[in-house]
Amino acid sequence: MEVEAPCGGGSAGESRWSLGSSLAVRNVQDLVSSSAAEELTPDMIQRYIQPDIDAHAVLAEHSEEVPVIDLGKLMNAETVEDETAKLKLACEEWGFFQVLNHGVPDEVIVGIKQNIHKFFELPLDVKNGYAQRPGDLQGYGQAFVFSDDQKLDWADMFGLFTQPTQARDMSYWPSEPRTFRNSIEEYTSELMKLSHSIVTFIAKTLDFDPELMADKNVGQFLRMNYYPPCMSTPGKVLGFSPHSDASFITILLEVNSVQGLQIRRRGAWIPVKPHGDALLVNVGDFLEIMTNGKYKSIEHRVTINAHKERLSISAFHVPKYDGIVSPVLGNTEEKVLYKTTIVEEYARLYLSSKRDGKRTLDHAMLS
Ligand SMILES: O=C(O)CCC(=O)C(=O)O
Ligand SMILES: [Fe+2]
Repeated sequence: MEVEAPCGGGSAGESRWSLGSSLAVRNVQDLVSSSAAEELTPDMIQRYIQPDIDAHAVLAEHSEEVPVIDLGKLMNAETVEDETAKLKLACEEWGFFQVLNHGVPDEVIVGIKQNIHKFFELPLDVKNGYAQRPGDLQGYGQAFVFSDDQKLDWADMFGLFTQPTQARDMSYWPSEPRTFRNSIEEYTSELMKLSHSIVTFIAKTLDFDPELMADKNVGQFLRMNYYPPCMSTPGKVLGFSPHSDASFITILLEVNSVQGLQIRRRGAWIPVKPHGDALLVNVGDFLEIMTNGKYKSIEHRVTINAHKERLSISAFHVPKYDGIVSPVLGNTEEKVLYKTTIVEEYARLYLSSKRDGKRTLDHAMLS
């Protein structure tokens, strides 16, 4: 069965985030579960084969070097100075770090993990029932997408706006499994608090006004990602093609312990081996623009396992849809490298130009 991706917006003059299109895209989980491995002929998965997958080295030995930031130490007067220096270095040198002692209660994390597992186990037509609700994304309304419109990725995705609170309408959220809405509500509230702390500490490393990324100026988009195994050609497909995120920061929770995330560093790919209790944070495009390039939005991708599925959930801390983001300069001598960016325009470009070979961020740079 072919699945219609919802939210076909994006026609001229329409003012909404267009996260999908009306292109027919196959649900990959269904493709895998409904075919015996030998039936998945090269023809059937041809569109997912990524010829450039091995173009850059994968340096697993550097996994151990991925920075780890202890939020507890940032909150302790005795350790805050050293830990802030580590945070600054992580943002400057890596654009990516793991956060320990993040303060999100275990039961909230366990709850969202269980719900996501169960959600993806629901029959396809039930999930499609939620996916195909009309999504008006204007001003961070609701959005539901299962699959990307330019789909090369071996993944099914389901996303929704969860902040600001006044814009969200929980009646659109999946009500199966029974505890899902409540769990999303708890998890996203906790993550909003956590994002707030992290961006406040990041702002301190730069002498920025933390108000720039304060709750009233941001939204939150949540995306649940399901990457089925690929028995026949795991090394030739990607769960998520290389990209950077259109966020200030993104917080990622690995729902099960199947590895797959790789980050780009000095031209190579470094697989991330997450610390069991950590959440993963990366710098997104809007923080790169705001810091005038001092903190880089890191490119990342997701590889696929031959036998095991991977599940993850990304929480994007994003600027308000009707806002702008400008570089904040350290001093008057500093050369401005990025344009003042209209969030809505950037979002459109981001969502439409994935495969034009140019990073969306390049459009935001002054030449
Ligand atoms: O699943 C992952 O590890 C990464 C997901 C991701 O990069 C994203 O949602 O933007
Ligand atoms: Fe990402």
